[in-house]
Amino acid sequence: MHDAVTVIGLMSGTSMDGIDVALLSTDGERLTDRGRGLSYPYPLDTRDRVREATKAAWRIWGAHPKSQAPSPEDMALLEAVEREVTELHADAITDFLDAFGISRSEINLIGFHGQTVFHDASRRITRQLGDGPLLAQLARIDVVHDFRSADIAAGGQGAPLVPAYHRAVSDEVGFEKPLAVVNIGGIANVTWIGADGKVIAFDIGPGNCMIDEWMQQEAGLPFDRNGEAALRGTVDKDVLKRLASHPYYRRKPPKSLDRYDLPGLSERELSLEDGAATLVALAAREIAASAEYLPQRPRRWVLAGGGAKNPAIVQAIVEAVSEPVTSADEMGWSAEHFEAEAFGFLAVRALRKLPLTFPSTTGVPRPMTGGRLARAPRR
Ligand SMILES: Nc1ncnc2c1ncn2[C@@H]1O[C@H](COP(=O)(O)OP(=O)(O)OP(=O)(O)O)[C@@H](O)[C@H]1O
Ligand SMILES: CC(=O)N[C@H]1[C@@H]2OC[C@@H](O2)[C@@H](O)[C@@H]1O[C@H](C)C(=O)O
Repeated sequence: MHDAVTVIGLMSGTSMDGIDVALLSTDGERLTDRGRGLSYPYPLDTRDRVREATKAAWRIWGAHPKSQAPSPEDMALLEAVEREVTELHADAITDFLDAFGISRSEINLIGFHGQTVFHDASRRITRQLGDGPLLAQLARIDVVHDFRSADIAAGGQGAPLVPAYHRAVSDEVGFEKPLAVVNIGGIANVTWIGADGKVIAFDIGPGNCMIDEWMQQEAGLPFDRNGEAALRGTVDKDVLKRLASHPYYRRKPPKSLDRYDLPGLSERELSLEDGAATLVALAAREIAASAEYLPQRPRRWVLAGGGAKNPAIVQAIVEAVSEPVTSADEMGWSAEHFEAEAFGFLAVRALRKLPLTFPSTTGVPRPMTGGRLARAPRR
């Protein structure tokens, strides 16, 4: 067994709402110290710029076949936002260390996911904004970054990456397997862990992203806090049927999504409440339907990610599946910082050249390691 490494994991997810920071110790297989995590919301103007960056990324990589060379303005915007996001990650680390009274020299490594601005596995393009070498320099700690490129270059989906972590954490609890862990972030993904340790994973469909978009567009709110609007609304069955008819949902895994791949509601199509209820129903229905692609129904569903804090989503999932549903928090897993922890864990695995992805998670032809190491200037 290798020595445990003390690592900080950093995640800024597809909700584009900020940075999650988590600390753990691990040898890349077992987890010895976890649970400390904090969130750092992006300032509102950063959120706007990140959104602009996703639009620029679509102009650069989204058009197919390419009609023209990328505009220098779009390239400059991506560069500027990458720097801004990286600096905010460095600030978050400093604050995190202060908050827990940890000295920088105690941290051996950082796992830096970065901010996804574009993802299209079929064309082998995935782009996360996050300058690993700059973060290593600012934080004065070695950084593993660029977790998805190796997988996608080898023909994998480049996502989801968290299943290796879900399996490691699930080994800590005595729940009977098969177990399904659903991460309800901007996009929802599922990891199924079989009794023999086999892991199957894929992106299911929308988690919170369509609901967030709807709340923003109809009410100027960042999200539907505690599912209040959705719980007051009524599901529009015809609209739900239309949204659920997108071919992605019936495509067999492995499969992965960009945040903007699936259409949501048009402006003022429904009342605020009915729209929120209908999008919650869509997310829950597809999460429940993910069992169709699993070799055996799970005995339990564990919900993580921000969507696990939305009672409307949780209630709709409970109604849609016949097995018990537990939140990651109830298991002491911290739903909020789960993904940040995962990227700390994956960074240590990358350093040890252990596989991050597998044929049954991303469809990569063989288990693959990944990530790139950026060394800090020597102290
Ligand atoms: N109290 C709450 N009530 C309702 N929704 C909530 C609540 N707290 C968080 N959320 C939802 O969770 C979202 C953030 O989730 P999370 O941080 O897991 O996403 P992410 O990490 O950006 O996503 P991804 O896993 O796709 O990368 C918010 O945008 C919001 O929609
Ligand atoms: C390209 C990209 O950033 N994908 C994210 C996104 O957000 C959720 C879902 O889609 C997931 O597959 C992935 O992130 C998680 C952390 C993952 O790779 O496991």
